[in-house]
Amino acid sequence: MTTELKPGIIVRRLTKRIGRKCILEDVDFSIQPAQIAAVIGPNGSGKTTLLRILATLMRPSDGDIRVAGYPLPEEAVLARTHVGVVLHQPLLYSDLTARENLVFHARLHNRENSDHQISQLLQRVGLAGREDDLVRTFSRGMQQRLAIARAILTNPDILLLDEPFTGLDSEGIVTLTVILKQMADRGAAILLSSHDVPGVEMLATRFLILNKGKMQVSIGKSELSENGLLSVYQKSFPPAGEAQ
Ligand SMILES: Nc1ncnc2c1ncn2[C@@H]1O[C@H](COP(=O)(O)OP(=O)(O)OP(=O)(O)O)[C@@H](O)[C@H]1O
Repeated sequence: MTTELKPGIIVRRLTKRIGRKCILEDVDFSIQPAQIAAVIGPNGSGKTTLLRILATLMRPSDGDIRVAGYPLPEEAVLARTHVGVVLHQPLLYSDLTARENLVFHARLHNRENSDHQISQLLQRVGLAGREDDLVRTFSRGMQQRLAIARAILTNPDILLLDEPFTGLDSEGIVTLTVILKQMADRGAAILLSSHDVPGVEMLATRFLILNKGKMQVSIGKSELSENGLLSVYQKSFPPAGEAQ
């Protein structure tokens, strides 16, 4: 009997230097297929840099990194075809409609999605009725919803999301939560960053705490004490004036 093993994300000794500054240092973790992991940490701890490297938008300085089985940076082009990304900036084409943005993205990935599929996807992210409106007429939250639709359009094996709940209303938060759980159920390996510690505790099953570019904690949901993730986080970052 053969068991299909999908690779997910494997990161060993990832280091990123920009100039003389070390942004990430010897970061180690892995995310299995069908797992949702959250990276948390204070402003400037390196979350965005980590996600950008995994999304092949930035080169690592050192380390052994595999995304969907492809080593980075060597096989970045192939890795990219397996990855869906939501970044801080939605990076949409503002003079195209929502539908045209998705059609364009699908073509970049050599996909042809039917009008019906695109309508269904836009409906799924709560943009029914706005399919043929120009993106420049969209609110921040609507643009975020469209960026989420674009990220899942090709049904990627890997999803990388930088603070994806920012700008969403409470219905949008529920919608995204459902989408992420469905994607994980279908086998996607998901990594998202957030500042909402209680929020990610409900969603994810592995938590990575970054502190000044170092992986301070990597803990599974089942390993958390009854005090939960917030107490682990607070121990990592005691308020100023309190002893570590
Ligand atoms: N292009 C760059 N040149 C120099 N330093 C950079 C560059 N990009 C990021 N940094 C530095 O790297 C560190 C990590 O930044 P990063 O954006 O990854 O943090 P973050 O955890 O995502 O922060 P936030 O929670 O504020 O979004 C910061 O000190 C930042 O100043």
